[in-house]
Amino acid sequence: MRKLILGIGGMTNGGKTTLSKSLQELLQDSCVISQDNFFKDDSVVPVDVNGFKQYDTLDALHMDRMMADTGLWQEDPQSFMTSRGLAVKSTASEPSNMKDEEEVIQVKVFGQLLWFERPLNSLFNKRYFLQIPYETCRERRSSRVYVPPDPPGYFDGYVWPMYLKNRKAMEETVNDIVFLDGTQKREMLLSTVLADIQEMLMAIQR
Ligand SMILES: Nc1ncnc2c1ncn2[C@@H]1O[C@H](COP(=O)(O)OP(=O)(O)OP(=O)(O)O)[C@@H](O)[C@H]1O
Ligand SMILES: NC(=O)c1ccc[n+]([C@@H]2O[C@H](CO)[C@@H](O)[C@H]2O)c1
Repeated sequence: MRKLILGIGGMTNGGKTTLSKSLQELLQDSCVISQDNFFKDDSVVPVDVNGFKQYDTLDALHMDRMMADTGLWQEDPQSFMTSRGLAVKSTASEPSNMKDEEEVIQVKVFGQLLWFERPLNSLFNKRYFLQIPYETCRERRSSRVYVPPDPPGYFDGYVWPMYLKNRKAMEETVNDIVFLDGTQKREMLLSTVLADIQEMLMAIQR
C-alpha cells in the first residue's frame, strides 16, 4: 500500500479548508484531518493582557489527540476511514499480492499551527503554506463567523501579530515548505497540488 501524507498549513483564511476539501472530493481513498476539530473548550483557552482569547497558539489545541488520530490513520488507514464513514475502495476480492501495488491512500492534515508539533511535522511527504496579503486576510476574516465570534479589534490586536510571530518561528525551524499564493484561483491551487501528488506517487512507485 502506498501512503501519502500532505501537510496543508497557512495563515488564517489562506484557503486551507477549501483546498483540502476539494482534494478530498477528487482523490479516491483520501481523508482530511483538520486542526479545527481539535480546539479546546473556550472555557480553558487563556486570554492575553488585552483580554483577547489566545486561540492561535498550540496551547489552545488538543495536539495530542490530533497526533493520535494521525497515528491511527498511519497504522491502518482503511479502518480509520471506515470508522469515520469515509468510503474506501474495496479490495476484498483482490489477491493480497495485488493490493500493495494498487492502493494509494492519502491523508491531508491541515491547520495554522501544523509545523510546530515536531512528531506530526516529520510525517509529511510535502508541506504547503497558503499565504495571502494582509488586506485579503483581514477582508476574508471579517466575513467569517467563528465560535466564539471575533471581538472588535481582534484581527489587528491578536490574529495578525500572532500570524507574524508564528511565521517567524516557522521560518526559523521548518524546512522544505512550499509556499502557495492563496489569492490564486481555487482551480489553479488545486491543479498545482494535484500535479505534485502525481509526481510524488511516481517517485514512490520507482
Ligand atoms: N483561492 C481562493 N480565492 C478566493 N477566495 C478563497 C480562495 N480559497 C478560499 N477562499 C475563501 O476564503 C475564505 C477562507 O477560506 P478557508 O475557510 O478555506 O480558509 P482557512 O485557511 O481554512 O481559514 P481558517 O484557518 O481561518 O479556518 C472562505 O470564504 C473561502 O471561500
Ligand atoms: N474552532 C474554534 O473553536 C475556534 C474558536 C475561535 C476562533 N477560532 C479561529 O479559527 C482559526 C483557525 O481556523 C484561528 O485563527 C482561530 O482564531 C476557532
